[in-house]
Amino acid sequence: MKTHIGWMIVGIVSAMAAALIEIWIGSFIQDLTTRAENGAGRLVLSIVFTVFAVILIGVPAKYFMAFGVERSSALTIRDIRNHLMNHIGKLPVHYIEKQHSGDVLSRSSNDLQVIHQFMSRDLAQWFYHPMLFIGCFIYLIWIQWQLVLFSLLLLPISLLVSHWVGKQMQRLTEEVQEHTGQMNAIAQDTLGGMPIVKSYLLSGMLLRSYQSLLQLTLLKKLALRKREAWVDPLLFSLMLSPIIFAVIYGSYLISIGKFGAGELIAFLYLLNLCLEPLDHIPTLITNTFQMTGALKRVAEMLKQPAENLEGHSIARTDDPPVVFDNVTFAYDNNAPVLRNLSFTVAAGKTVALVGESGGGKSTVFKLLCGFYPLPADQGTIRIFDQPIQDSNPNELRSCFSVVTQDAYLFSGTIADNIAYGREHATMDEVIEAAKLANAHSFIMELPGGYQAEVGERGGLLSGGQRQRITIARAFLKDAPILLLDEPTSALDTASELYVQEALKVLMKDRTTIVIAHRLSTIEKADEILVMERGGIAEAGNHGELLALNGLYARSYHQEFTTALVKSREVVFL
Ligand SMILES: Nc1ncnc2c1ncn2[C@@H]1O[C@H](COP(=O)(O)OP(=O)(O)OP(=O)(O)O)[C@@H](O)[C@H]1O
Repeated sequence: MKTHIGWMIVGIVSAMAAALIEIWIGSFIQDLTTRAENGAGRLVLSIVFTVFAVILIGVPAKYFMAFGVERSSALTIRDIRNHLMNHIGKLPVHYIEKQHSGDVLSRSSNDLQVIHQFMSRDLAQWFYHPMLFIGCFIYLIWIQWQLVLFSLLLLPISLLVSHWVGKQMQRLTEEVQEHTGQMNAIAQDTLGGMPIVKSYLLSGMLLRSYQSLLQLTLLKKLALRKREAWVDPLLFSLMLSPIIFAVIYGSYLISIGKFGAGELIAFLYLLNLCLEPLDHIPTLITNTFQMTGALKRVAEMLKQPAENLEGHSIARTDDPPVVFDNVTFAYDNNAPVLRNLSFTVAAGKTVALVGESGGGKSTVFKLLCGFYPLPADQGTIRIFDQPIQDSNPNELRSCFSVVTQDAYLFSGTIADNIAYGREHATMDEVIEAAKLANAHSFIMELPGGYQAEVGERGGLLSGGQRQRITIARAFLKDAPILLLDEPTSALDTASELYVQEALKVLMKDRTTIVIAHRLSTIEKADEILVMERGGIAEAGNHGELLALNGLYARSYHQEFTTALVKSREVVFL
């Protein structure tokens, strides 16, 4: 906020000036009515002019109070949003993986919204209302302190009732919000999981849950409105009591000659002003608590240390592209996932990682990409014979092209999605990459061609089409090492053929590590590493491993008896 403090100061000073002017008008009213009472005509006229002049100053004060504060807070929130998004982009993968994406999104949207509302709506009020209250109160005491005491007789009761009712309303409002959140979650699940909802015939069940929540919300809302309907007039009467009491006691004081009618009018004006903050300050306190909660959540995220982008660069030498040397790795303080893992991938060769689910294959990729730091005493990973510990993560990642099972596409056009492979790629390069990835012909058949939108996460394209676009992206990146996480496992046989063809071209003469489940992928590898309990149980090509008659051969023969392997589908699940 420091950068935009100027406008905030203008807003706050204007807020205080606006409060002072409103109090000051009270003194004019008193002066004016008293003089009018005493028949001082000319002076009355001059005071009328002064009142108008003061009002004319009050209008710009209120304008700058609203505009100055809004300008400062809008600029500040823009900066925080920028800073937050920038920071989220720099957070390490190991932190992001532990967060719920909904929670991160809520911090960057809802929480910032709460902070913005506080800054633009409530911050200046914190200077305006207390100033108004204290100023009016002192002035009222100065005019007639007994009248102040008498008129405020019922005020504590009004405040207690309003506090009690406010609590009840807050509870009901929270319940309504909770049910609304649950209804939204059902609607989101129904839309997001529509194919599952339809195939498992879940729509009736989901609709019933939705309807019962809807009914509950309706009842709670009606209860809320019912309470409001009788509480509002009651509170209004209670809050009016000081004015009524002031009129009663003030008239009595006038009748005994201890008070003037002009003074009473000014007193009533100031009393009304004095009561106004009492109505607003509880809401201000609630909003401030809400804001501090939101601020804490945003600050928590901003305080997360960003990834250290410093470190040595990685030169592309003739040394083996990937070496794991005695690597042991555990997530958090859990049992190690990788145990003394050692292997070497020679340049231009394809190595397949196979093994049981949860055996640590994806962990090998995460370590290679530097998503999780490998402690110095837990072995070494070398890329082109340079240790990745202490390397610049961006330099490290520029050595790899990654193609995953889920073929992640970003919202935007097909051209955009391919071009993410390399900064400043030209359209010709994008088309060339698409041709190599066997994608050009299907892209040209789409309405819009390369400018066709892919939809949320590529939802407007088939699985095979999405995968060929991610392969085109990898072609464009042209990194020396390819990391494939069984890119065809989610595809049918027809789509698989296109993707396999594209991958064949991509893998040609390129160092590749592939996490493999399909026999067709495994057979083609130069070397197969069979992972067991975080280490390598067997290594060799398909023929060698069968001849070894060990774990791989057993698994192969076991699966071979099933229909799945007969159709050359899956060997290691
Ligand atoms: N971010 C994480 N935090 C904590 N534990 C994790 C994390 N990621 C994976 N694990 C654990 O590490 C182990 C190895 O997981 P990994 O994903 O590497 O296995 P995998 O061999 O790739 O499995 P699959 O073939 O099923 O994909 C599993 O027990 C998993 O629960």
